[in-house]
Order: sequence, then C-alpha cells, then structure tokens
Amino acid sequence: MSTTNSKLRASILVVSETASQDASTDKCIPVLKGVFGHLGNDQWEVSETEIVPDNVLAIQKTIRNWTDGSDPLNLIVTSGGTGFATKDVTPEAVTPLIDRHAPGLVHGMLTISYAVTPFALMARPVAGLRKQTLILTLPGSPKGAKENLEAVLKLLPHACVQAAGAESRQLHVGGVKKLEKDAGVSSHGSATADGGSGQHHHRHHGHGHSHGHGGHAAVQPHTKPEDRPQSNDPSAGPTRRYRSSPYPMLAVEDALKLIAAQTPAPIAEKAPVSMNVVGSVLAEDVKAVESVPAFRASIVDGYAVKIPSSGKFQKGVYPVTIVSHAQAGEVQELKEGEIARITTGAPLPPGADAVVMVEDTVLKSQTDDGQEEKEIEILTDEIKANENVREVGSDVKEGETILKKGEGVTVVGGEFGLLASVGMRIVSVYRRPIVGVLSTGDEIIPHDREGPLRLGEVRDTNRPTLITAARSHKFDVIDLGIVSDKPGTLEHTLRDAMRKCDVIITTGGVSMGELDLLKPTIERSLGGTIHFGRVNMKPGKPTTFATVPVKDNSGTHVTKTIFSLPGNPASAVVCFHLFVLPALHQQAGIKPAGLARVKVVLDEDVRMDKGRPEYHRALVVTKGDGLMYASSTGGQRSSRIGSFRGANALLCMPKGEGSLKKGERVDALLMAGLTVSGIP
Ligand SMILES: Nc1ncnc2c1ncn2[C@@H]1O[C@H](COP(=O)(O)OP(=O)(O)O)[C@@H](O)[C@H]1O
Repeated sequence: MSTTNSKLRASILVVSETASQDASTDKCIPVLKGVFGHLGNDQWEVSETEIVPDNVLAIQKTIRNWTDGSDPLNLIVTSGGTGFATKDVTPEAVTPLIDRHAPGLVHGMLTISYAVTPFALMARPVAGLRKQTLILTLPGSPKGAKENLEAVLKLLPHACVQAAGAESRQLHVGGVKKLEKDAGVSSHGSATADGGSGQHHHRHHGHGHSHGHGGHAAVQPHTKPEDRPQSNDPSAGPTRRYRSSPYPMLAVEDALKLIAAQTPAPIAEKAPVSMNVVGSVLAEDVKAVESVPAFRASIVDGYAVKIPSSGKFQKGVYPVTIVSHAQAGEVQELKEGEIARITTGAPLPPGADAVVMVEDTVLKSQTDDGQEEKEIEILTDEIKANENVREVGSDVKEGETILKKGEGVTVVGGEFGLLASVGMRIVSVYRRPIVGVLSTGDEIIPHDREGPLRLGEVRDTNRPTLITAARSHKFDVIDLGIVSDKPGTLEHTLRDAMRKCDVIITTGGVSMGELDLLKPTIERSLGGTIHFGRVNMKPGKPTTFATVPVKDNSGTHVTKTIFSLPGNPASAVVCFHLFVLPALHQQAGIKPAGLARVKVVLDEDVRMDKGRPEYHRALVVTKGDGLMYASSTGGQRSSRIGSFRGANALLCMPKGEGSLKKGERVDALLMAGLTVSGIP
C-alpha cells in the first residue's frame, strides 16, 4: 500500500444512474473532495474518482480494482444507492466484498445525521475493510454525504494505517487520549471517564465473539480473505450473511436468452455410422456413395425371362437353366428361349428383361434327382420389359443428397436406415457436449450408502436423477461425485471437470443463508463470469448460470458452461429441463432446443403462486376428442421429488391470485411422450 508523500490515498465512487450518463450532473465528487481538503489535516489525497450506475457488478468491479491490486487505496467512499428504493443496491454490492465489518463507523455516521434529520435512519450504510482498504458508503445527497464524511473523517487515518498493516500495540502507546489528540477530536460524555482502557477494553471484548453486533470487526477469518466467499460465510457471523441476494431477478425468458447467447456454437466432428450416432445432428449434407439397389433385382418370386428381339414374349414351356437366389454371387447369362428361377430381391441374370410371377406358371418336369425344376410352363404372354424389376438406383441414386445438414439421425425417422442402406461409414455430425454432474453439501451422502442416516444426513437425490435425465436425452455424462463445502475442494473438482466436460451441472448451495461457495469460486478462482444468479420462477429461484474461459488440450480457447441449480430435488429437476436441456440441445445443434411447448386444457383447478410464475409438475394425457388434458401431480413443494412421480409435463402457470379453472388452457412443456401412464 503506498502512502505517496506520506499522504493517505482515498477514492470517491459515485453510484448514480443520472450521473453515470452525464458526469456534469454530479455534485458529490467536488463536495467530498472539499471535505478531504478542508477537514483532512492535509493527510489525504483523492487519487481516484469514478461514477457508475446502480448496478451491483459495476460497483463491485470498480471497488475490486481499487482494493485487490498490488497498490491498493487506503479509503474508498461511495456516495448513493443506500436507500430503500428497489434500485438502491450499494450495500448489497459492498457487503459481500467486506472481509471485516466496521459497525462503529456506521453508528457514528448515523448518529450525526440523525441529529440533523430522523430521515437519516432511512439509509442503509455499511462500512468495513476489504483487504487493506477501508470502505464507507455515504448517502447520495451531496449534503448528506458531506455530513457523514465530516462525522468520521478525522478517525479514519488511524483505521487506515492499522489496516495497512501497522502493529496496533504501537499505535496504542499513549492510549485513546493520544489518538484523540492526534486526530484533533475530543471525546464526549462519560465514555471518556476511563480513558484509554474504555475503548481498549471494548475492542478486546469484541475479539473472537461473533454475537449480534459490534464484535465482528475483530473476528479472525478462518481462511485467507481471498479464499473466502464474498457472499455468505456463516462462520463469520450474522452481519456477513446476505439478507437479500445481490443478483438481479431475471425473467425466465431473459435467463434463457442469456443462456442461448453464451452457449458455445456446435462443433462438427466425424463419427462412424453406428448406434452412437443416433441422436446426433448432421453437420454436413450426406451424398449417397452407392445406389440402392446396387443391382437389378426381382420384386417377386418367379421366373426371369428374356424378351425376344421380336419384342413379344410367347407363352409356352421353357427350360430352367439358372437359379438366382437372394444370396450374393455370380449369376450366368440368360439366353433367349431359357428362363431362370428367381426369388424376391435376387439379382436378375445378365440378359434377363423381366420377371414372370410364380402364380402365372406351372411346373412341367423335374430334374432326374428330383432336386430342381427342369421345365416350366409360362401361362401369360402379357409381359413387358422391366416388369417386376427394381432398377439400379431406383430407391437412391449414387451421388444424390440423401440427408441435409441440420437433420437429426433417428431410428424412427429412418435416417439411420438411409445412411446404412447406402453404405455410409463415416458422417460429419455435431459433437454432443459431455455433461458433468456433481452435488455439493457436507450433509449429502451417496444415495446407496447402507445403514440408517445420521441426524442431518440427506441422501444424494439430485446427482443420480440428473445423470439419468441427461443420459435419457442421449448425452454422455461424467459423474463428478459429491463435493464438500470447502473452497479448495470445489475449485479442484471444477477445474478437473472442465478438462473432461463441456457443461457442468452442480446442485445445492446457491441460496441465501447458505455457504455459497460456488459463485466466488467460479468468479475469483476460475476467472469465470456469473451471467445470472436469480430467476423469477418457482421452484428454482436461485438458479445460477456461469461461463468459464479455458484452454483445451490443443491450446484453443473454449468456453465451459456451469449451471448451478438449487439443492431441492424437485427444483433441480425442473431447472434441468427448463435451462440445461435447451443449452445441451443448442450445443449439439438440435433444433428446436428444449422441451416441446404445447397448449393443454386443465382437467382440474390448479392454484397459482401469488409471487412468481410456477412450473407445475403435471400429467398430460390425450382423450377421445384429440385434445391434451393436464392434471397436477400434487404437492409442489420444491423439496418433494415425489411431485415428479407420474409427471410427463411442466405446466407454465402464470403468477396470480387463486386458481386457473378446469377447462382453461395453459402452456405445458412436455418432458415425455403422451400415454395414459406418462411413460413414453
Ligand atoms: N444432492 C441432493 N440431494 C438431495 N437433497 C439435496 C441435495 N442437495 C441439497 N439438498 C437439499 O436441498 C435443500 C436445499 O439445499 P441448499 O444447499 O440450501 O440448496 P440451495 O442453496 O441451492 O437452494 C436442503 O434441504 C438440502 O439438504
């Protein structure tokens, strides 16, 4: 930390939508600079100023630039965004960045402004240290900001020098009286009666006790600050826990758009035409390398004949000189006046023109050994050239485009059969992304562990369910196991996973009130970007989506995607279908991506959620009238995986009061085919 010219370096961050668009409208920077100048005892230099909109990420980015580099500032004061309006997010942005809170400064600022107006209590200031930098959030009005900074400025050099690494013992030589004198402030009230020991005692009282308020400034971190989550670490005490998420709440449609925009483009690769290619999408047109049939073949069982040069075939008795079965091999040439016995699909002998059906013939004589036909009487003369003959290439001609880029290879649709029939051995398809699935949480145990559960243990439902779900959509899945809630473990598992997988699904630990390690690990340790951390839906609100840039084995820059789904099993499964599956489809070139959306008729009243649109587990069946009818599979609590039992669809219920009534139409996402039982 540099204190150039022995001055302390401060920065001012104005958080204001208006000022961020037009810096000339800002009045706070000049006012606050003035306070540092007039009241700062010549100890301060305002070395940085910045204006950002009311945006958590923008605020955090600016602060981190000033705190996390090799030359951190001593003090950051922010101005604005601390009120109660929904746009006010400064405390939510700053709180997770703080390693050690300084509630005393908050009390100080509030007390002074409260003396001016009771409305001072309508601010939500935070103060504390990030690494070696002290951060204070001031109100947005120039007057309020000025009053607040004036209230505490003189105390700050002491805090900043300590934060920069000075030994507290040295500074305490001479006690609080000396500190007051140095700072040019005087103590008030009876608190000064016991002089230095009063404050000193208080400080020690707080040390190590994380009860309620006030004591946290001195709580020792359990890990290095850079290893700790920026959000919730219950071990650090209640003041570090989020009370509200710093992530904006996205509509489902917007979340899906972000996922679509961030999902890497499909990559073409060569694949052998085997069962593994079923479910893939062709990355190039396919041209037939052979004709089908490859030879002139009989369509019926009967006798191949040669039409004489006169052009008219005569009825009568003919010698059978050749037998052509469907098995491959040489067939000799047929001469005029002879016939060849031929089976369906067998090649016509060279020289043959048409085939007479066996029904139009009579056996006249057998060979001496009785094994073969010797003479046959042909009862019809209505035979034209090529009759009952399948010509070379009459099904598929060599060189013809049989399948187009973008078409899926399925068995039902016959694409696989077509590839097989023309002898395609290798095709170009889009690589199907490899999916990794892990569960997080120290309480989670393998689902098949024998024996009774200990108190608090939960069987891992999500990992086996999501692995099965992804495999049922023909994606290769790597089981990444259960990861404990330790920062290093999660980072190590994710790094390893990104070497092997394209898309990683995690469950658990993404809500408020939990040890949310994922986001800081993704952002800070892996250098990834969280694109969203909250979605306006039920279940699945804390769904988080991130991308991480990495270099693959060949040194190419690629993007890995991470879907961090909520821990509750029903939420995890809903979010897999809603968010992960479309991304997997898109990356595999499958269109349209995601589940089919259809309109269904409600077969019963279905309650709506007041607050959020809901994805309601339901059974959709067809009835005699050809319409699709939906009924709830009940018990929509997000922990209840049982609510998926018998479900083949997710009803897209709007938010609202009361119920949607029986007979009303609503959108449904089909997870499986429509049969009475819901099993495809
Ligand atoms: N893999 C899992 N299988 C079953 N239940 C789980 C799993 N992971 C988490 N849970 C349970 O889901 C609930 C929410 O977990 P939590 O980690 O708080 O999720 P989140 O914070 O992501 O919403 C908890 O009751 C937890 O025990």
